[in-house]
Amino acid sequence: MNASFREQFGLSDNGFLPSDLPLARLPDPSYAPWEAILTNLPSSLRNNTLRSQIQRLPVLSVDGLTTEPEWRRAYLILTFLTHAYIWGDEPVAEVLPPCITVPLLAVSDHLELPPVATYAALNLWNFAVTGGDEETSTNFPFDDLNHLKALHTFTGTESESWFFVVSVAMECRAAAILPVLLNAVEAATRNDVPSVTAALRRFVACIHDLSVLLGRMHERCDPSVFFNQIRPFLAGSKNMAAHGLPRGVFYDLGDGLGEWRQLRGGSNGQSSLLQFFDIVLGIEHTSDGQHSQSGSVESRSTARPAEKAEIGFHDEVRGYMPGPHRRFLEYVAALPSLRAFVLAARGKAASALASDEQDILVTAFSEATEALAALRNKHLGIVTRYIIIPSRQKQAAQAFNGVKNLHDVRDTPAPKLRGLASRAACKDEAEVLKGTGGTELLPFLKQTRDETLQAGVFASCVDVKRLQGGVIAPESGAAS
Ligand code: HEM
Repeated sequence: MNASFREQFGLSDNGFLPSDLPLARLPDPSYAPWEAILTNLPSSLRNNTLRSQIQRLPVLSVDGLTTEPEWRRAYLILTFLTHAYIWGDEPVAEVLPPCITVPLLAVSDHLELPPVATYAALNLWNFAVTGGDEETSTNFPFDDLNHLKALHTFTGTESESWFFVVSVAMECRAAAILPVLLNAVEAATRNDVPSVTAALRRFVACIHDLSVLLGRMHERCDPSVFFNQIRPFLAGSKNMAAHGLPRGVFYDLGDGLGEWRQLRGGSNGQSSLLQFFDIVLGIEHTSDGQHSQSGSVESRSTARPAEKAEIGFHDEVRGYMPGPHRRFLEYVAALPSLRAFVLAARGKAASALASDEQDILVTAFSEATEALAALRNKHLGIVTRYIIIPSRQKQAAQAFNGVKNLHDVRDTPAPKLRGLASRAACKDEAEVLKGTGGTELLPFLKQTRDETLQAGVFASCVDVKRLQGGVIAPESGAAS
């Protein structure tokens, strides 16, 4: 990847992360009022003064933003203020005031992002490195989790900072595999089987590294804090009727102008990284995240077009990625996938032109999909621990004690519950747990995992269910 290619697609030596640390403050002093509110966000939310502070803000122009890091910083500030304003008090706010809406729409347009807190705002552009040497400007790399912290959080908790920066470390750790995989696609066009095989093996090693980082989520992110305090602030305005936003949020531009919008909330599902892996390998996902689908390839392939989801979750969330990253995925999607190459090689093997090289390639590809499916399975275990189990505990507590005694079942001091966490778990919520992005969680994530595994299954006699039992050990309650 040369410099102009990277620049064209908003990539860096750190992959989808910026090359340098994100700005911790906008240099133009006219933005001091925004910075001041963001600096004190957790305490203002705790003492319920946030909304009134925001209502007193002037409508600031975006003319003072000059560099890309400044536009990103402005986006981070305004989307944090947006979610804090909407979910930070009861009742939830259906109308976003012009002092946020006007600059936010301009900044979002510039970055080609929706006017809502996305993975870019919460993770990609929201971290700092601790413990570096200021004199020599030497910093720890962005994949050193022990030296990362989030620039901003809603709650001021270590759990929230850790939740954000685990993804930062994963993005950075995966950066080196991006050019390896792109070179493999190119090698495939030259029919260079050993190079493609070697790249797939490096990919497997990379996925194992990512899996170790993902497994560190438990070290400093408390599931109860995540579920009850952090997650409510990440919620969007789509499918949120039960939480006080039947029409979404009105983005008020003043002078009687404005628009109702329904947008997904912030989610790691908006990361370009796993989508990049899927596309290069040739793994396709079809769930829109709203229907419980069987996940069986047979049932999908026999479905009539009218029964298929109009737009899948993975396609939809590309609209929640920065414009250059979205275009990068489109660029890669237009290249032939490694799966197509492996299928062709397998065809040759079947027609008696078999070579050890081709067999080894097929095995390497299957191992790559197994590794990625195992990572997704580990993620399923995390979702179970951080969303499903706390949700069931909430329901059990409500059934037993009534809502007023809810806090008694937790070790942590009772914080104020908001939005997603504040309402009694209704029957629908119990049956169909939704993610912050509005997905029906477990069926969607299991289908995504199974599609990953299925892409590497070539022999018709191999049963995916059997593979799930062998290759993928269900993790901490993530049912297969
Ligand atoms: C406490 C930690 C985490 C929780 C509770 C969690 C929760 C979720 C939920 C609820 C979804 C469903 C989609 C949605 O509603 O938007 C999802 C999807 C997803 N998450 Fe996470 N997540 C966590 C950590 C991570 C991390 C660290 C990554 C790595 C970058 C990640 C990557 C993904 C991806 C790629 C998807 C889309 C589904 C797929 O392609 O497999 N998640 N996550």
